[in-house]
Amino acid sequence: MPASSDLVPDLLLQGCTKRFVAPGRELVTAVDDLSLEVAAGTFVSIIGSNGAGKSTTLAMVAGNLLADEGHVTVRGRDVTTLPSWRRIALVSRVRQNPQDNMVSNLTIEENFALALAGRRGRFPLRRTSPGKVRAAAQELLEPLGMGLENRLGAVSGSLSGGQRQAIAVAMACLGSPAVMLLDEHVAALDPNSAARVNAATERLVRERKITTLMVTHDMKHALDHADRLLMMHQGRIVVDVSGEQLTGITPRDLQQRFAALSGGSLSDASLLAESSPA
Ligand SMILES: Nc1ncnc2c1ncn2[C@@H]1O[C@H](COP(=O)(O)OP(=O)(O)OP(=O)(O)O)[C@@H](O)[C@H]1O
Repeated sequence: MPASSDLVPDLLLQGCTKRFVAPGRELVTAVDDLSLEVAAGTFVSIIGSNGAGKSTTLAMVAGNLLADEGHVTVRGRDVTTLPSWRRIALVSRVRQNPQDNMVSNLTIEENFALALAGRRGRFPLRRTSPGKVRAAAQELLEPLGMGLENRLGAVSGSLSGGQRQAIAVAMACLGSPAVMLLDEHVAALDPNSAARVNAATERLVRERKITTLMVTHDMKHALDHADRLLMMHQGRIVVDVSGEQLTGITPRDLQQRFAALSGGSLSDASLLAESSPA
């Protein structure tokens, strides 16, 4: 008999659809009847062309966008009906632009204090003791291996993009949320920094067994870190491979599938899952 924690997937999307009407444009179905079950602790990479619906999917999981149809549940709780201070304890999100993840003119320590305050429930302005802030920051920054735990007084805006994104991931791990959403979080970094931040990210989320959805346009990053890889196209998941099926798939394979997809049919893409080595 499975343990009770096995009965409820960490993340469950059921028939989620999101449509937009942009001014002067027709109705766009950004996410189209999407269903997905993710087991606890899985690292999922999501790739797909521009406009495939990746960010919209993450925004629905974060509870920032309400699905027109369908439900999103995290550890059995419907995130769309939770107040934001409860949601933040379940789902964390790191965005592409460092400025969106922290306050540039505050120090690292002050940013951690703010992030901790946001997780304190209904009374976010209640003071967290400086000792607790420093301990939490040091515990999360040390594993990054960037020496940032010794620079808590540095103004965030004076740090490199890579350092800021690594700090953003560390802050997003505060309180060990169930789900971490990484929305192209290394896209603005040079290749070396991107690889370092990705490695640090994977270390942090795996140590804490946080279920992770990472959106990326970099096929190599997608394959390097994933337990499971999803490809989205026109609001749907068209490729879903995991475990041993991922072995042997190269970035080139994905790029070829991608190209076929843009000019071809959805059934083309599904061949990837079928033809990938077992
Ligand atoms: N607020 C909005 N208003 C109108 N249309 C929107 C809005 N947000 C997203 N869309 C549209 O929904 C579709 C999916 O967008 P989304 O940002 O989810 O795609 P994406 O896969 O994340 O793309 P990218 O890789 O370019 O970030 C696109 O056609 C986009 O123009």
